[in-house]
Amino acid sequence: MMLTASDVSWHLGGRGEGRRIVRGASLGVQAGECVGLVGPNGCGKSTLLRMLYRSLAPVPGGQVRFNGRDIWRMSAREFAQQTAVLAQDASQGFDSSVWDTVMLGRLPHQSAWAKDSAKDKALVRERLEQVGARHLAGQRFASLSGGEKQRVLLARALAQQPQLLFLDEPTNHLDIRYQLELMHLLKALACTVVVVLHDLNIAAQFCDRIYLMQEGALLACGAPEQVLTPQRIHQVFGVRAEVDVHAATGRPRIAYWMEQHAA
Ligand SMILES: Nc1ncnc2c1ncn2[C@@H]1O[C@H](COP(=O)(O)OP(=O)(O)OP(=O)(O)O)[C@@H](O)[C@H]1O
Repeated sequence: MMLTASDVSWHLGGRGEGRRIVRGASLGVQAGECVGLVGPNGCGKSTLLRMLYRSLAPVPGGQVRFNGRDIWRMSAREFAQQTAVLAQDASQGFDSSVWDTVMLGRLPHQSAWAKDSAKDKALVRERLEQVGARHLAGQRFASLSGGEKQRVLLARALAQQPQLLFLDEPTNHLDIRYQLELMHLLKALACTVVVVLHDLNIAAQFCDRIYLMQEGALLACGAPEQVLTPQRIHQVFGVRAEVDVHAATGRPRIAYWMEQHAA
């Protein structure tokens, strides 16, 4: 396993009676997999993901290991040389050009005061190209649309050359074409992916395995067709669902509706 989480929790208010946001979650991610994390609003997906990418320490306990090592025994730099993050609403606070924003992805690999190398520049160009944002290189990041920002931040994460990429709702702000392009790009990368997704059809089409979360706990794990059943979707999201196999993709296709709107 490349990444494992063992019994990780995050209780608001610490060790006492605080609210239990994530409750004893255990999971594993193998090299090369695209693993999805799905569940209703507020169930704890982002909090769990933050514990996986070393932004939040488990409280009161639990352990996350990357390639066998406790992530909190690695330095932030060492962790960032091997993993990258596209966080939810990460687009605040950059007042630089698109080029410089993407170049930030090279930081963990550069020594202090070193100038950007030819390799750094080539990588930034290539990553901007990959996400369809090469033409934006000279613009201020702050002036971009939500979807353009999302693509540039993905280019920054890819410029880090991560073995493992964490993404929190990466298809937010993207039109349907870019949603699909981004997911195809993620699949084409020689990179392991852990991704929080709201769109169950995107998760079903692109993820090798899915973890389904409810009220802070991981309820189910498996291939999309095993996890995203009408019964589970009803149990967790409170909506009716029908699942069939999409003729073009061969992957599960889900239609949902509210009960009172049924014929
Ligand atoms: N630092 C914090 N302080 C207070 N409450 C928090 C904190 N972090 C998370 N929470 C609460 O924990 C719950 C889970 O939040 P989290 O963002 O992990 O959920 P999520 O499943 O990612 O939600 P969404 O799908 O809406 O993005 C929410 O009710 C949130 O308000």
